[in-house]
Amino acid sequence: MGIPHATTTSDIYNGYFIPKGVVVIANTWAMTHDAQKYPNPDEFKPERFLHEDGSLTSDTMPLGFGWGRRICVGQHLAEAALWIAITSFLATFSIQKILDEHGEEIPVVPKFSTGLIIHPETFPCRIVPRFKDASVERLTQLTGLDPFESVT
Ligand code: HEM
Repeated sequence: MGIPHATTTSDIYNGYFIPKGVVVIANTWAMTHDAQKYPNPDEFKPERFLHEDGSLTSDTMPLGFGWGRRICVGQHLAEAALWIAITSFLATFSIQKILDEHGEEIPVVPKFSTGLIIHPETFPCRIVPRFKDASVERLTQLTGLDPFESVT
């Protein structure tokens, strides 16, 4: 859900009267689970946000950062930092299912926490290096980026 805000004046929105001084919470969950816009919304399908050529669609509105005057001022830093962290990790490691005693993969049953901010529950997995000498040095060599170099 969004961060709670209070109204400073009364307003009418979509025919609903919203009095002054009440708490308003944006229902981010409902927006991101709108099945008309996102068929099978619980399915992990990052390609929903990609054109066929792999470029991003314009529908990547960052709902998690709020809206309007109080929108998160750190969103670009946060997105860039997450991009660097996640792509570096995935370039180096592959996240795989754990194996049973016969070497068969055990399926992951996705579960989520509840509350104002929800996140996936922890689940067992294997983090496997993608190549033998997976290291910061090797990653630097592969990407041409030095993770310890300051970004200007
Ligand atoms: C993934 C990481 C982040 C998420 C999901 C996030 C999310 C949010 C949300 C939901 C709000 C409230 C918006 C509202 O009131 O409607 C907020 C506000 C804020 N965020 Fe972030 N944030 C993140 C990272 C950051 C970072 C890295 C910084 C600073 C470098 C930052 C600085 C702030 C500040 C200063 C506000 C208050 C803005 C204001 O009230 O005017 N955030 N953030």
